Amino acid sequence: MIIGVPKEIKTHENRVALLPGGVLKMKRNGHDVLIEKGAGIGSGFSDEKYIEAGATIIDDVDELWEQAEMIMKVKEPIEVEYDRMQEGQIIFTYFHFAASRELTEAVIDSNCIAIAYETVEKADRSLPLLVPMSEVAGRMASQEGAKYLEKAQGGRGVLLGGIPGVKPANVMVIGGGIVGVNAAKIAAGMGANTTIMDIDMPRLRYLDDVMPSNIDTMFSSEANIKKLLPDVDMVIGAVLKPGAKAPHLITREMLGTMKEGAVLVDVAIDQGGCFETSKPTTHDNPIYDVDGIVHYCVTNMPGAVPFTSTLGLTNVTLPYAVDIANKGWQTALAEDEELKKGLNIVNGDVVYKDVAEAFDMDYTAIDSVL
Ligand SMILES: NC(=O)C1=CN([C@@H]2O[C@H](COP(=O)(O)OP(=O)(O)OC[C@H]3O[C@@H](n4cnc5c(N)ncnc54)[C@H](O)[C@@H]3O)[C@@H](O)[C@H]2O)C=CC1
Ligand SMILES: CC(=O)C(=O)O
Ligand SMILES: [Mg+2]
Repeated sequence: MIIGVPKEIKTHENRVALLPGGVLKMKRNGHDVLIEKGAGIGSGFSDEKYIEAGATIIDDVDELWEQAEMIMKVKEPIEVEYDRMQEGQIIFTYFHFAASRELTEAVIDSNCIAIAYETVEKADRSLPLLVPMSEVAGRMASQEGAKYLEKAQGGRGVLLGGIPGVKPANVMVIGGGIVGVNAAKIAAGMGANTTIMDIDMPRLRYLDDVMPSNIDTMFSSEANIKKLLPDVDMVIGAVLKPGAKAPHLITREMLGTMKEGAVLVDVAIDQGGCFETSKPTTHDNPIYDVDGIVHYCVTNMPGAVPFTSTLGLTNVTLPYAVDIANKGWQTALAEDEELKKGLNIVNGDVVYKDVAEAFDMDYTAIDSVL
């Protein structure tokens, strides 16, 4: 199979979907790899390293998309990439369809085979291709939130950990999955009083057992969120129902009960965001203000730390990509229930229920396309 790896073009997205080591692995399995010139530079991998591993460097991105039978990317295709997607071409990347009707329609129209990292799912319901990036984004969420709490950055001017004689900040983390736990660990590590909220009681019991003593758990309900909001300095949105649009757990009206200059970090923005007032932002211009509340809603947070994120991502994506390349997508998916859950759209049919539901589109059962 011919595998193509374009350079990421979303704002400040410096990750790359395949390492030189991944190229070597693909070559050993009999595949050819095309890398767009400079695709790995932002993560510390030169074109020469890819050439040494056996890749062909392609200068013209359109040529790369035309030749490749499987495109490996990091972020969802953005508008200039829509016309590059080809009928019958496998595209293996994060898509986050429920956040964008425009992207969903473009992928449907292209008749490509869209396998989404974020919905590959193990039998225990964990999301192996999302986990490492959620670890990064969770840890970054508290770091970024702490920064934007500084007065000069637009925040209230509160130090997360307080000091002797002065109370620490209060942090609310909604969603106790991978992002939530990592965000809470860093916030609590910096000394903040941290509350993790979730609707999954067994999860809350587990977190209550293993988390440090300055982290409390609380059941996530509208009433409980409203109760805590007037006292919090920072809220991290970290909920997920795989593939689906995120629910709005904090409304615009509720912002009025919060302290001026408090910070909302909506990590779930890639699935549409879990606060009513969230809209996607970029690393260039990460925050905006609504009713005196600072909003941070960057859709590709891990892109800011590519030296960590690219390694974390490619560690987990490569085995699945090799499997797809070796067997072809239909056999690879038919033989692997985990990977099968990654298929979202194929030949114009939406085969992931929550994506179809997000846009009131027709849903096609996945087994009818395998
Ligand atoms: N902005 C960015 O750069 C990045 C965003 N993300 C996104 O962060 C979000 C969270 O991802 P993960 O932590 O990996 O998911 P996860 O599946 O590990 O955790 C989600 C948690 O949300 C909980 N939940 C669902 N509905 C809830 C509600 N109403 N109230 C409270 N909790 C609720 C679930 O029970 C689960 O524990 C996803 O949308 C993911 O795509 C992940 C990485 C990077
Ligand atoms: C998961 C995701 O959206 C990211 O890594 O950018
Ligand atoms: Mg994202």
